[in-house]
Amino acid sequence: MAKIIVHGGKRLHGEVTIGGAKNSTVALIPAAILADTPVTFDTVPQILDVKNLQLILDAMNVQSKFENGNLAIDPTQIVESDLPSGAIKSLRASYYFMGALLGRFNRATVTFPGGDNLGRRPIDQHIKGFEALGAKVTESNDIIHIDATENGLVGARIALDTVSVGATINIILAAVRAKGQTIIENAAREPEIIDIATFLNNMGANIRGVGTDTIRISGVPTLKATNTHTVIPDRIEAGTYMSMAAAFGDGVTIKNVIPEHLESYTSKLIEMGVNLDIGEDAIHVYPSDALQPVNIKTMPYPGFATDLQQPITPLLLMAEGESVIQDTIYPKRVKHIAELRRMGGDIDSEKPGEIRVNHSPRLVGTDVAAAEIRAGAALVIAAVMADGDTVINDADHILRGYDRIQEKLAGLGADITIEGIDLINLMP
Ligand SMILES: CC(=O)N[C@H]1[C@@H](OP(=O)(O)OP(=O)(O)OC[C@H]2O[C@@H](n3ccc(=O)[nH]c3=O)[C@H](O)[C@@H]2O)O[C@H](CO)[C@@H](O)[C@@H]1O
Ligand SMILES: C=C(OP(=O)(O)O)C(=O)O
Repeated sequence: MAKIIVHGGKRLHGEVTIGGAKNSTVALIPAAILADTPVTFDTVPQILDVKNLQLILDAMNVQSKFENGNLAIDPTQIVESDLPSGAIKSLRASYYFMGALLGRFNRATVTFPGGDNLGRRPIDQHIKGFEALGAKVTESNDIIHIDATENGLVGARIALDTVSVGATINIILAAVRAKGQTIIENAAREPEIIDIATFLNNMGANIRGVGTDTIRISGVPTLKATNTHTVIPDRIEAGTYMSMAAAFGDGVTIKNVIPEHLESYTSKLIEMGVNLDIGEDAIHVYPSDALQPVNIKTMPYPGFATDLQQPITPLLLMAEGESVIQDTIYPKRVKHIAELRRMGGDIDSEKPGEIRVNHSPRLVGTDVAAAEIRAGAALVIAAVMADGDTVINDADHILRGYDRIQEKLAGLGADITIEGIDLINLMP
Protein backbone atom coordinates (compact mmCIF):
# COMPACT_ATOMS: atom_id res chain seq x y z
CA MET A 1 0.00 0.00 0.00
CA ALA A 2 1.22 3.50 -0.81
CA LYS A 3 1.82 6.23 1.78
CA ILE A 4 1.26 9.96 1.41
CA ILE A 5 3.50 12.13 3.55
CA VAL A 6 2.59 15.77 4.04
CA HIS A 7 4.66 18.39 5.79
CA GLY A 8 1.77 20.65 6.72
CA GLY A 9 1.34 24.32 7.38
CA LYS A 10 2.09 25.69 3.89
CA ARG A 11 -0.85 27.78 2.70
CA LEU A 12 -2.08 27.08 -0.82
CA HIS A 13 -2.08 29.50 -3.71
CA GLY A 14 -2.15 29.44 -7.51
CA GLU A 15 -4.08 27.31 -10.00
CA VAL A 16 -5.10 23.70 -10.25
CA THR A 17 -6.69 22.00 -13.26
CA ILE A 18 -9.32 19.37 -12.61
CA GLY A 19 -9.13 16.05 -14.47
CA GLY A 20 -11.83 13.96 -16.11
CA ALA A 21 -14.43 12.55 -13.74
CA LYS A 22 -13.51 9.24 -12.13
CA ASN A 23 -17.14 8.17 -11.96
CA SER A 24 -17.64 8.86 -15.68
CA THR A 25 -14.38 7.26 -16.73
CA VAL A 26 -15.02 4.06 -14.82
CA ALA A 27 -18.33 3.62 -16.65
CA LEU A 28 -17.08 4.81 -20.06
CA ILE A 29 -14.36 2.14 -20.14
CA PRO A 30 -16.77 -0.80 -19.70
CA ALA A 31 -19.21 0.96 -22.07
CA ALA A 32 -16.47 0.93 -24.73
CA ILE A 33 -16.82 -2.84 -25.17
CA LEU A 34 -20.28 -2.25 -26.64
CA ALA A 35 -18.70 -0.58 -29.69
CA ASP A 36 -18.03 -2.31 -33.00
CA THR A 37 -15.08 0.02 -33.64
CA PRO A 38 -12.07 1.26 -31.65
CA VAL A 39 -12.96 4.17 -29.32
CA THR A 40 -10.90 6.99 -27.85
CA PHE A 41 -11.32 9.19 -24.80
CA ASP A 42 -9.42 12.26 -23.69
CA THR A 43 -8.92 14.03 -20.33
CA VAL A 44 -8.91 10.59 -18.73
CA PRO A 45 -7.62 10.85 -15.15
CA GLN A 46 -4.43 9.03 -14.14
CA ILE A 47 -5.91 6.91 -11.36
CA LEU A 48 -5.66 3.33 -10.12
CA ASP A 49 -9.24 2.53 -11.14
CA VAL A 50 -8.29 3.10 -14.80
CA LYS A 51 -5.26 0.85 -14.43
CA ASN A 52 -7.42 -1.94 -12.99
CA LEU A 53 -10.08 -1.52 -15.66
CA GLN A 54 -7.35 -1.89 -18.29
CA LEU A 55 -6.32 -5.19 -16.66
CA ILE A 56 -9.92 -6.39 -16.97
CA LEU A 57 -10.05 -5.33 -20.64
CA ASP A 58 -6.79 -7.14 -21.23
CA ALA A 59 -8.28 -10.41 -19.97
CA MET A 60 -10.96 -10.11 -22.68
CA ASN A 61 -8.41 -9.46 -25.43
CA VAL A 62 -9.45 -5.81 -25.60
CA GLN A 63 -6.32 -3.78 -26.28
CA SER A 64 -5.99 -0.41 -24.57
CA LYS A 65 -3.35 2.29 -24.58
CA PHE A 66 -3.25 5.15 -22.06
CA GLU A 67 -0.91 8.09 -22.66
CA ASN A 68 -1.09 11.74 -21.56
CA GLY A 69 -4.74 11.51 -20.65
CA ASN A 70 -5.68 9.84 -23.96
CA LEU A 71 -7.12 6.38 -23.70
CA ALA A 72 -7.60 4.26 -26.83
CA ILE A 73 -9.60 1.04 -26.54
CA ASP A 74 -10.02 -1.51 -29.30
CA PRO A 75 -12.87 -3.91 -28.49
CA THR A 76 -13.10 -5.38 -32.00
CA GLN A 77 -11.31 -8.63 -31.07
CA ILE A 78 -13.11 -9.09 -27.74
CA VAL A 79 -13.57 -12.64 -26.44
CA GLU A 80 -15.52 -13.92 -23.47
CA SER A 81 -13.19 -15.04 -20.70
CA ASP A 82 -12.73 -15.24 -16.94
CA LEU A 83 -12.18 -11.77 -15.51
CA PRO A 84 -9.35 -11.18 -13.00
CA SER A 85 -11.03 -11.18 -9.60
CA GLY A 86 -8.27 -9.08 -7.98
CA ALA A 87 -8.91 -6.20 -10.40
CA ILE A 88 -12.70 -6.66 -10.17
CA LYS A 89 -12.53 -6.46 -6.38
CA SER A 90 -10.26 -3.40 -6.42
CA LEU A 91 -13.05 -1.10 -7.57
CA ARG A 92 -16.79 -0.64 -7.48
CA ALA A 93 -17.34 0.13 -11.13
CA SER A 94 -16.29 -3.32 -12.30
CA TYR A 95 -20.02 -4.03 -11.93
CA TYR A 96 -20.50 -2.12 -15.21
CA PHE A 97 -19.06 -5.15 -17.00
CA MET A 98 -22.31 -6.91 -16.04
CA GLY A 99 -24.41 -4.55 -18.15
CA ALA A 100 -21.79 -4.11 -20.86
CA LEU A 101 -21.09 -7.85 -21.34
CA LEU A 102 -24.81 -8.53 -21.26
CA GLY A 103 -25.31 -5.91 -23.99
CA ARG A 104 -22.48 -7.41 -26.04
CA PHE A 105 -22.87 -11.19 -25.55
CA ASN A 106 -26.31 -11.59 -23.92
CA ARG A 107 -24.54 -13.03 -20.89
CA ALA A 108 -22.04 -12.08 -18.21
CA THR A 109 -20.20 -13.78 -15.38
CA VAL A 110 -18.66 -11.24 -13.00
CA THR A 111 -17.35 -11.49 -9.43
CA PHE A 112 -19.23 -9.29 -6.95
CA PRO A 113 -17.57 -5.83 -7.14
CA GLY A 114 -15.33 -4.16 -4.55
CA GLY A 115 -14.97 -0.40 -4.10
CA ASP A 116 -15.12 1.75 -1.06
CA ASN A 117 -16.24 0.32 2.20
CA LEU A 118 -19.13 2.67 2.93
CA GLY A 119 -21.36 0.17 4.71
CA ARG A 120 -23.78 -2.09 2.79
CA ARG A 121 -23.75 -1.55 -0.97
CA PRO A 122 -26.37 -3.89 -2.45
CA ILE A 123 -26.87 -4.30 -6.21
CA ASP A 124 -30.44 -5.61 -6.10
CA GLN A 125 -31.66 -2.79 -8.39
CA HIS A 126 -29.08 -3.68 -11.06
CA ILE A 127 -30.30 -7.28 -10.92
CA LYS A 128 -33.95 -6.21 -10.99
CA GLY A 129 -33.16 -4.33 -14.20
CA PHE A 130 -31.32 -7.22 -15.88
CA GLU A 131 -34.18 -9.59 -14.98
CA ALA A 132 -36.76 -7.17 -16.36
CA LEU A 133 -34.86 -7.21 -19.66
CA GLY A 134 -35.23 -11.00 -19.77
CA ALA A 135 -31.98 -12.23 -18.18
CA LYS A 136 -31.77 -15.03 -15.65
CA VAL A 137 -29.55 -14.04 -12.72
CA THR A 138 -27.94 -16.53 -10.34
CA GLU A 139 -25.28 -16.09 -7.70
CA SER A 140 -22.77 -18.62 -6.43
CA ASN A 141 -19.59 -18.15 -4.36
CA ASP A 142 -19.54 -14.37 -4.79
CA ILE A 143 -19.91 -14.70 -8.58
CA ILE A 144 -22.94 -13.39 -10.45
CA HIS A 145 -24.10 -15.17 -13.60
CA ILE A 146 -26.47 -13.25 -15.86
CA ASP A 147 -27.87 -15.04 -18.88
CA ALA A 148 -30.21 -13.90 -21.64
CA THR A 149 -28.87 -16.17 -24.40
CA GLU A 150 -32.13 -18.07 -24.83
CA ASN A 151 -34.37 -15.22 -25.98
CA GLY A 152 -32.02 -12.22 -26.07
CA LEU A 153 -32.63 -8.98 -24.20
CA VAL A 154 -35.98 -7.31 -24.73
CA GLY A 155 -36.80 -3.75 -23.69
CA ALA A 156 -38.96 -3.31 -20.58
CA ARG A 157 -40.30 -0.70 -18.17
CA ILE A 158 -38.17 -0.68 -15.00
CA ALA A 159 -39.12 1.40 -11.95
CA LEU A 160 -36.13 1.61 -9.63
CA ASP A 161 -36.98 1.31 -5.92
CA THR A 162 -33.90 3.37 -4.99
CA VAL A 163 -32.28 6.18 -6.93
CA SER A 164 -29.05 4.45 -7.95
CA VAL A 165 -26.27 5.76 -10.18
CA GLY A 166 -24.85 2.29 -10.76
CA ALA A 167 -28.18 0.62 -11.52
CA THR A 168 -29.21 3.43 -13.90
CA ILE A 169 -25.96 3.16 -15.88
CA ASN A 170 -25.90 -0.65 -15.83
CA ILE A 171 -29.44 -0.85 -17.20
CA ILE A 172 -28.56 1.66 -19.94
CA LEU A 173 -25.54 -0.49 -20.91
CA ALA A 174 -27.64 -3.65 -21.07
CA ALA A 175 -30.55 -2.01 -22.90
CA VAL A 176 -28.70 0.05 -25.48
CA ARG A 177 -28.48 -2.85 -27.97
CA ALA A 178 -31.57 -4.76 -26.75
CA LYS A 179 -34.69 -5.28 -28.89
CA GLY A 180 -37.33 -2.59 -28.42
CA GLN A 181 -37.76 0.18 -25.89
CA THR A 182 -36.64 0.29 -22.25
CA ILE A 183 -37.97 2.90 -19.86
CA ILE A 184 -36.16 3.53 -16.57
CA GLU A 185 -38.31 5.31 -13.99
CA ASN A 186 -36.91 6.90 -10.82
CA ALA A 187 -33.55 7.05 -12.63
CA ALA A 188 -30.55 8.81 -11.07
CA ARG A 189 -29.72 12.21 -12.63
CA GLU A 190 -25.97 12.57 -11.98
CA PRO A 191 -23.93 14.41 -14.66
CA GLU A 192 -21.79 11.29 -15.12
CA ILE A 193 -24.88 9.44 -16.40
CA ILE A 194 -25.39 12.16 -19.01
CA ASP A 195 -21.74 11.74 -20.00
CA ILE A 196 -22.15 7.99 -20.60
CA ALA A 197 -25.34 8.58 -22.61
CA THR A 198 -23.61 11.27 -24.70
CA PHE A 199 -20.79 8.84 -25.51
CA LEU A 200 -23.25 6.10 -26.49
CA ASN A 201 -25.58 8.42 -28.45
CA ASN A 202 -22.61 9.77 -30.43
CA MET A 203 -21.99 6.16 -31.48
CA GLY A 204 -25.59 5.76 -32.69
CA ALA A 205 -27.47 4.81 -29.53
CA ASN A 206 -30.94 6.19 -28.87
CA ILE A 207 -31.07 7.25 -25.21
CA ARG A 208 -33.43 10.11 -24.29
CA GLY A 209 -34.34 11.87 -21.04
CA VAL A 210 -30.98 11.46 -19.29
CA GLY A 211 -30.71 14.10 -16.56
CA THR A 212 -34.41 13.61 -15.72
CA ASP A 213 -35.85 10.77 -13.69
CA THR A 214 -37.32 9.00 -16.74
CA ILE A 215 -34.92 7.61 -19.32
CA ARG A 216 -36.09 6.04 -22.60
CA ILE A 217 -33.75 3.77 -24.53
CA SER A 218 -34.61 2.39 -27.97
CA GLY A 219 -32.26 -0.47 -28.76
CA VAL A 220 -29.99 -0.21 -31.82
CA PRO A 221 -28.13 -3.08 -33.53
CA THR A 222 -24.68 -1.49 -33.70
CA LEU A 223 -22.57 1.24 -32.10
CA LYS A 224 -19.72 2.90 -33.99
CA ALA A 225 -17.37 5.60 -32.70
CA THR A 226 -16.50 8.39 -35.11
CA ASN A 227 -14.93 10.89 -32.72
CA THR A 228 -12.97 11.18 -29.45
CA HIS A 229 -15.11 11.52 -26.33
CA THR A 230 -13.93 14.11 -23.81
CA VAL A 231 -14.69 13.05 -20.22
CA ILE A 232 -16.55 15.68 -18.16
CA PRO A 233 -14.58 17.34 -15.32
CA ASP A 234 -14.57 15.63 -11.94
CA ARG A 235 -16.95 17.62 -9.73
CA ILE A 236 -15.80 15.68 -6.64
CA GLU A 237 -12.12 16.42 -7.27
CA ALA A 238 -13.08 20.08 -7.82
CA GLY A 239 -15.04 20.14 -4.55
CA THR A 240 -12.09 18.59 -2.72
CA TYR A 241 -9.73 21.36 -3.91
CA MET A 242 -12.36 23.99 -3.11
CA SER A 243 -12.62 22.76 0.47
CA MET A 244 -8.84 22.84 0.80
CA ALA A 245 -8.60 26.30 -0.77
CA ALA A 246 -11.35 27.74 1.45
CA ALA A 247 -9.86 26.21 4.60
CA PHE A 248 -6.21 26.96 3.97
CA GLY A 249 -5.72 28.99 0.81
CA ASP A 250 -4.42 32.42 -0.04
CA GLY A 251 -6.34 32.54 -3.33
CA VAL A 252 -6.72 29.43 -5.48
CA THR A 253 -8.21 29.14 -8.97
CA ILE A 254 -9.76 25.80 -9.83
CA LYS A 255 -9.85 25.34 -13.60
CA ASN A 256 -11.79 22.95 -15.85
CA VAL A 257 -14.98 22.83 -13.81
CA ILE A 258 -18.64 22.87 -14.78
CA PRO A 259 -19.96 25.18 -12.03
CA GLU A 260 -23.59 23.95 -12.51
CA HIS A 261 -22.46 20.45 -11.40
CA LEU A 262 -21.30 21.92 -8.10
CA GLU A 263 -24.23 24.19 -7.26
CA SER A 264 -25.40 22.43 -4.09
CA TYR A 265 -21.79 22.41 -2.90
CA THR A 266 -20.91 26.00 -3.74
CA SER A 267 -24.12 27.22 -2.14
CA LYS A 268 -23.02 25.60 1.17
CA LEU A 269 -19.60 27.26 0.90
CA ILE A 270 -21.27 30.61 0.26
CA GLU A 271 -23.56 30.01 3.28
CA MET A 272 -20.38 29.44 5.34
CA GLY A 273 -19.03 32.81 4.22
CA VAL A 274 -16.50 31.58 1.66
CA ASN A 275 -15.91 34.14 -1.08
CA LEU A 276 -16.03 32.63 -4.53
CA ASP A 277 -15.71 34.02 -8.01
CA ILE A 278 -17.62 31.59 -10.21
CA GLY A 279 -16.73 31.88 -13.89
CA GLU A 280 -17.76 29.89 -16.95
CA ASP A 281 -15.36 27.01 -16.41
CA ALA A 282 -13.26 28.08 -13.40
CA ILE A 283 -13.89 28.98 -9.77
CA HIS A 284 -11.62 31.26 -7.78
CA VAL A 285 -11.63 30.70 -4.01
CA TYR A 286 -10.58 33.76 -2.03
CA PRO A 287 -8.93 33.46 1.37
CA SER A 288 -11.62 33.36 4.03
CA ASP A 289 -11.61 34.49 7.66
CA ALA A 290 -14.68 34.09 9.89
CA LEU A 291 -16.54 31.00 8.69
CA GLN A 292 -20.06 30.08 9.82
CA PRO A 293 -21.14 26.51 10.65
CA VAL A 294 -23.74 24.90 8.34
CA ASN A 295 -26.02 21.88 8.29
CA ILE A 296 -25.68 19.45 5.39
CA LYS A 297 -27.83 16.55 4.22
CA THR A 298 -26.46 14.37 1.41
CA MET A 299 -28.96 13.56 -1.34
CA PRO A 300 -28.92 12.14 -4.88
CA TYR A 301 -27.96 14.72 -7.55
CA PRO A 302 -28.68 17.65 -7.71
CA GLY A 303 -28.49 17.45 -3.90
CA PHE A 304 -25.29 17.63 -1.87
CA ALA A 305 -23.11 14.68 -2.98
CA THR A 306 -22.22 12.01 -0.44
CA ASP A 307 -18.77 11.92 -2.09
CA LEU A 308 -18.19 15.48 -0.86
CA GLN A 309 -19.42 14.80 2.68
CA GLN A 310 -15.96 13.80 3.92
CA PRO A 311 -13.90 16.32 1.89
CA ILE A 312 -15.88 19.23 3.38
CA THR A 313 -15.26 18.18 7.01
CA PRO A 314 -11.79 19.77 7.40
CA LEU A 315 -13.34 23.06 6.26
CA LEU A 316 -16.20 22.67 8.77
CA LEU A 317 -13.54 22.23 11.49
CA MET A 318 -12.57 25.86 10.75
CA ALA A 319 -16.12 27.21 11.21
CA GLU A 320 -16.88 28.98 14.47
CA GLY A 321 -19.62 26.74 15.84
CA GLU A 322 -21.16 23.32 15.34
CA SER A 323 -22.01 21.93 11.89
CA VAL A 324 -24.20 18.84 11.53
CA ILE A 325 -23.99 16.47 8.55
CA GLN A 326 -26.53 13.77 7.78
CA ASP A 327 -25.41 11.26 5.17
CA THR A 328 -28.71 9.83 3.94
CA ILE A 329 -27.02 7.84 1.15
CA TYR A 330 -24.33 6.08 3.21
CA PRO A 331 -25.05 6.58 6.94
CA LYS A 332 -21.94 4.52 7.77
CA ARG A 333 -19.59 6.71 5.73
CA VAL A 334 -17.69 7.81 8.84
CA LYS A 335 -14.21 6.29 8.47
CA HIS A 336 -12.56 9.73 8.47
CA ILE A 337 -13.83 10.67 11.92
CA ALA A 338 -11.51 8.67 14.19
CA GLU A 339 -8.52 9.76 12.09
CA LEU A 340 -9.46 13.46 12.12
CA ARG A 341 -9.91 13.23 15.90
CA ARG A 342 -6.36 11.88 16.15
CA MET A 343 -5.25 15.04 14.33
CA GLY A 344 -7.03 17.25 16.86
CA GLY A 345 -10.40 17.57 15.15
CA ASP A 346 -13.46 17.92 17.38
CA ILE A 347 -15.72 15.68 15.29
CA ASP A 348 -17.88 12.71 16.20
CA SER A 349 -20.72 10.54 15.08
CA GLU A 350 -22.61 9.30 18.09
CA LYS A 351 -25.95 8.97 16.33
CA PRO A 352 -25.97 6.72 13.20
CA GLY A 353 -25.80 8.77 10.04
CA GLU A 354 -25.16 12.04 11.86
CA ILE A 355 -21.76 13.73 12.06
CA ARG A 356 -21.11 16.69 14.36
CA VAL A 357 -18.18 18.93 13.56
CA ASN A 358 -16.98 21.61 15.98
CA HIS A 359 -14.51 24.46 15.73
CA SER A 360 -10.97 23.03 15.82
CA PRO A 361 -8.58 25.81 14.85
CA ARG A 362 -5.40 23.73 15.27
CA LEU A 363 -4.75 20.37 13.65
CA VAL A 364 -1.53 18.44 14.25
CA GLY A 365 0.21 15.96 12.00
CA THR A 366 0.35 12.30 13.00
CA ASP A 367 0.11 8.77 11.51
CA VAL A 368 -3.32 8.06 10.07
CA ALA A 369 -4.86 5.61 7.59
CA ALA A 370 -7.16 6.20 4.62
CA ALA A 371 -9.89 3.56 4.92
CA GLU A 372 -11.46 4.66 1.64
CA ILE A 373 -11.10 7.29 -1.06
CA ARG A 374 -13.04 10.27 0.37
CA ALA A 375 -12.03 9.55 3.97
CA GLY A 376 -8.51 9.73 2.53
CA ALA A 377 -9.27 13.01 0.75
CA ALA A 378 -10.41 14.50 4.06
CA LEU A 379 -7.11 13.39 5.62
CA VAL A 380 -5.05 14.92 2.81
CA ILE A 381 -6.80 18.27 3.35
CA ALA A 382 -6.33 18.06 7.13
CA ALA A 383 -2.67 17.11 6.64
CA VAL A 384 -2.05 20.16 4.43
CA MET A 385 -3.58 22.35 7.16
CA ALA A 386 -1.89 20.63 10.12
CA ASP A 387 1.23 21.63 12.01
CA GLY A 388 4.00 19.07 11.45
CA ASP A 389 4.14 15.86 9.45
CA THR A 390 1.24 13.57 8.64
CA VAL A 391 1.75 10.09 7.22
CA ILE A 392 -1.37 8.79 5.48
CA ASN A 393 -1.17 5.02 5.23
CA ASP A 394 -3.28 2.89 2.86
CA ALA A 395 -3.14 5.75 0.36
CA ASP A 396 -3.94 3.45 -2.58
CA HIS A 397 -7.56 4.18 -1.76
CA ILE A 398 -6.91 7.86 -2.49
CA LEU A 399 -4.98 7.10 -5.68
CA ARG A 400 -7.95 5.04 -6.90
CA GLY A 401 -9.63 8.30 -7.80
CA TYR A 402 -7.45 11.42 -7.42
CA ASP A 403 -5.60 12.33 -10.61
CA ARG A 404 -1.90 13.24 -10.12
CA ILE A 405 -2.55 14.47 -6.60
CA GLN A 406 1.12 14.96 -5.70
CA GLU A 407 1.81 17.10 -8.78
CA LYS A 408 -1.37 19.15 -8.30
CA LEU A 409 -0.84 19.82 -4.58
CA ALA A 410 2.85 20.59 -5.04
CA GLY A 411 1.78 23.05 -7.76
CA LEU A 412 -0.35 24.83 -5.13
CA GLY A 413 2.61 25.02 -2.75
CA ALA A 414 1.99 22.00 -0.51
CA ASP A 415 4.86 19.81 0.65
CA ILE A 416 3.74 16.29 -0.27
CA THR A 417 5.48 13.07 -1.23
CA ILE A 418 4.10 9.66 -2.12
CA GLU A 419 5.95 6.45 -1.35
CA GLY A 420 5.36 2.82 -2.23
CA ILE A 421 4.05 3.33 -5.76
CA ASP A 422 5.54 4.25 -9.14
CA LEU A 423 3.44 7.31 -9.95
CA ILE A 424 4.01 7.17 -13.71
CA ASN A 425 2.87 3.57 -14.13
CA LEU A 426 0.82 3.37 -10.94
CA MET A 427 2.58 0.12 -10.05
CA PRO A 428 3.58 -0.91 -6.49
C1 LIG B 1 -18.40 4.31 -9.38
C2 LIG B 1 -19.43 5.27 -8.91
O1 LIG B 1 -20.02 5.99 -9.71
N1 LIG B 1 -19.61 5.36 -7.62
C3 LIG B 1 -20.57 6.31 -7.09
C4 LIG B 1 -21.94 5.70 -7.14
O2 LIG B 1 -21.88 4.48 -6.41
P1 LIG B 1 -23.08 3.45 -6.56
O3 LIG B 1 -23.56 3.48 -7.97
O4 LIG B 1 -22.58 2.15 -6.04
O5 LIG B 1 -24.17 4.08 -5.62
P2 LIG B 1 -25.74 4.11 -5.84
O6 LIG B 1 -26.16 5.40 -6.46
O7 LIG B 1 -26.11 2.85 -6.55
O8 LIG B 1 -26.25 4.03 -4.35
C5 LIG B 1 -27.16 4.95 -3.79
C6 LIG B 1 -27.92 4.30 -2.66
O9 LIG B 1 -28.74 3.26 -3.18
C7 LIG B 1 -28.48 2.04 -2.51
N2 LIG B 1 -28.63 0.95 -3.51
C8 LIG B 1 -27.95 1.03 -4.68
C9 LIG B 1 -28.06 0.05 -5.65
C10 LIG B 1 -28.90 -1.05 -5.40
O10 LIG B 1 -29.05 -1.96 -6.23
N3 LIG B 1 -29.58 -1.09 -4.23
C11 LIG B 1 -29.46 -0.12 -3.26
O11 LIG B 1 -30.09 -0.20 -2.21
C12 LIG B 1 -27.08 2.18 -1.98
O12 LIG B 1 -26.84 1.32 -0.88
C13 LIG B 1 -27.02 3.64 -1.60
O13 LIG B 1 -27.60 3.84 -0.35
O14 LIG B 1 -22.88 6.60 -6.55
C14 LIG B 1 -22.63 6.85 -5.16
C15 LIG B 1 -23.76 7.74 -4.66
O15 LIG B 1 -23.75 8.97 -5.29
C16 LIG B 1 -21.26 7.50 -5.00
O16 LIG B 1 -20.95 7.59 -3.63
C17 LIG B 1 -20.17 6.69 -5.67
O17 LIG B 1 -18.99 7.44 -5.76
C1 LIG C 1 -17.45 5.82 -3.24
C2 LIG C 1 -16.71 6.17 -4.26
O1 LIG C 1 -16.21 5.35 -5.19
P1 LIG C 1 -16.63 3.86 -5.57
O2 LIG C 1 -18.10 3.86 -5.81
O3 LIG C 1 -15.85 3.63 -6.82
O4 LIG C 1 -16.24 2.98 -4.43
C3 LIG C 1 -16.30 7.58 -4.45
O5 LIG C 1 -15.81 7.90 -5.57
O6 LIG C 1 -16.43 8.39 -3.53
